[in-house]
Amino acid sequence: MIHLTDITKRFGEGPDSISAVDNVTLEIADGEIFGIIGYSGAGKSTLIRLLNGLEMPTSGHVTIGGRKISAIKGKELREARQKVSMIFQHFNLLWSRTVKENIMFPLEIAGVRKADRERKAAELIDLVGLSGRENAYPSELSGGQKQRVGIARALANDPEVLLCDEATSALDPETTDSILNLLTEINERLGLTIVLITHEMHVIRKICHRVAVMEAGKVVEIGDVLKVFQEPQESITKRFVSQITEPVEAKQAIEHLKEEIPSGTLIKLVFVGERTEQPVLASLIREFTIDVNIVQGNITHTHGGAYGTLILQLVGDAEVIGKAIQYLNEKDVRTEVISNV
Ligand SMILES: Nc1ncnc2c1ncn2[C@@H]1O[C@H](COP(=O)(O)OP(=O)(O)OP(=O)(O)O)[C@@H](O)[C@H]1O
Repeated sequence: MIHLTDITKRFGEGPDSISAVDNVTLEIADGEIFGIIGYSGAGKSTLIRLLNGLEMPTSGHVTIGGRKISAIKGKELREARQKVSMIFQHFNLLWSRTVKENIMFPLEIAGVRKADRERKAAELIDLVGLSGRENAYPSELSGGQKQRVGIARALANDPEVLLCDEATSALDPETTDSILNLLTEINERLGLTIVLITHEMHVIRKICHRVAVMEAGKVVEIGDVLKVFQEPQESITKRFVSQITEPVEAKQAIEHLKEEIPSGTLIKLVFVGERTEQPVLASLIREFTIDVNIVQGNITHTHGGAYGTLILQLVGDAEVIGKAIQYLNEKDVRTEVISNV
């Protein structure tokens, strides 16, 4: 439904110009939750603004639902934009209007009759879980509630695509999860395509079907979320994945172990699907005369399934350790040697 073909967006002229988006081609399917992750300056905001026609590409084209967003203007562009809504990190609500009035605002602009505006707003208030708060002002709401108003307002014109620009970055972890659950529910109930940009892998893990990793204006990696978590290819992707699979405490534990027991081999095991439940570790200890220290264990649930990681320190004869690693590989557990002393 969304096609980006050879999109480049340059700001400025001559040698000082910046390619904020550099030759990006990608497709996003109908009903998909598609995440774009990257560090600050990677080009995510520019890319998302190209999807709703707020920016026009320097070259290439953007097609949404058969309409070439990058080639239309005026009334046609305004109509196309109504099918692509957006929510923002800082909510962008009208502070002098109540919850209900904020939600009705885009309908007012679209010239919808008052009775229909009221009916639609009531439906949306119910959908986003704000019943009882319709007459509150934004200043009387929590961050999560404000974003619920933002979502309801974005849905007022029955869009086909919802763009989320760091929509949970200003929220605490618990509220983030409740908003991500709401977005998943909306995607499933309304079949809405959702494109989100974020710098947090947690957001990608929790709700996205596929992810694109951006660096310096380019998409450097793209794939199903579970696959990208299991086998990240690029070093930037590995860094993002480790935000979740190797928390800071694990890195500290590894450093501590290296100092305390400077011999041995540190390995990371990756288990997928049913293998997360097999007693591989027990049989490893039974079969081989080595000491096994557990440094960190973690099971990550993604939209496409679960996978587990386990970091172990193996201490003993180098040859036996080699055989133990081979044994794990034969059991279909992916192993990666982190350090070998
Ligand atoms: N209107 C503009 N004029 C000039 N340069 C711009 C403009 N918008 C973005 N840029 C530049 O394009 C590059 C990509 O910016 P962009 O905001 O798209 O990245 P981002 O990944 O969204 O980062 P952030 O999360 O910090 O917004 C940056 O170098 C930025 O300075």
